[in-house]
Amino acid sequence: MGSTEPLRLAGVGIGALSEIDLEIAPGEIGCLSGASGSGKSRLLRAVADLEPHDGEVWLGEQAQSQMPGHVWRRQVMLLPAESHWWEDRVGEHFAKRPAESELAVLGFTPDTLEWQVSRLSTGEKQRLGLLRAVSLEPRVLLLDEPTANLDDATSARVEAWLVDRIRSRGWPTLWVAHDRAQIARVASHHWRIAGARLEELEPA
Ligand SMILES: Nc1ncnc2c1ncn2[C@@H]1O[C@H](COP(=O)(O)OP(=O)(O)OP(=O)(O)O)[C@@H](O)[C@H]1O
Repeated sequence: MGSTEPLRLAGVGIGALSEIDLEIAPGEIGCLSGASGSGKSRLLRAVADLEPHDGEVWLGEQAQSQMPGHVWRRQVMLLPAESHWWEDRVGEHFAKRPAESELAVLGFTPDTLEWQVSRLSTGEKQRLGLLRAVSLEPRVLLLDEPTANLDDATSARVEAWLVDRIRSRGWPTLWVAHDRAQIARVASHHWRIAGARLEELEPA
């Protein structure tokens, strides 16, 4: 299912941040940067309705405050920096078996679905967490440093796969990133946290 609606934050405030206004069009990526502890992850959690906040978040004409949190989060999918796993085997976390081609792009084989979660490395968890989030076909993606634990070659492959998926599905995406080169490659907008507000920078 594609998405044709923008994500819009209107007067959002959480922690030290206040009056955050931004809009991300369908298929566009807005990168969010800022110092450690400046509130990037908390802002994503507010957009996902995981923390109480001021202001409103809109997906098209739908207001976050008018919808139960779990219904909102099915559409507005947060991939936290550390993904959560609750079953023993990797494959048990996928409602629909991922295609072999998808697994291959991310460096896995179908055999991976039989692996125990306890053996996964940090980077493997991150790549499989991404695949799981994307497989759920949300309408918005919120990504917290999605390539942070990956080597350069894997990071480039995962980034290209993600960007392609985001554009083809039309998901408005808010992507926390530190790497300026990555921001230049993927972002339509770049916002940096400066004190209590966001400042918009040139993405490239
Ligand atoms: N539930 C909470 N209640 C109060 N303060 C919190 C809560 N969660 C996080 N904080 C604080 O809010 C600030 C912002 O945290 P956040 O995790 O959003 O930072 P960040 O910008 O994502 O940092 P990093 O780049 O290090 O991940 C931090 O000082 C953190 O300790």
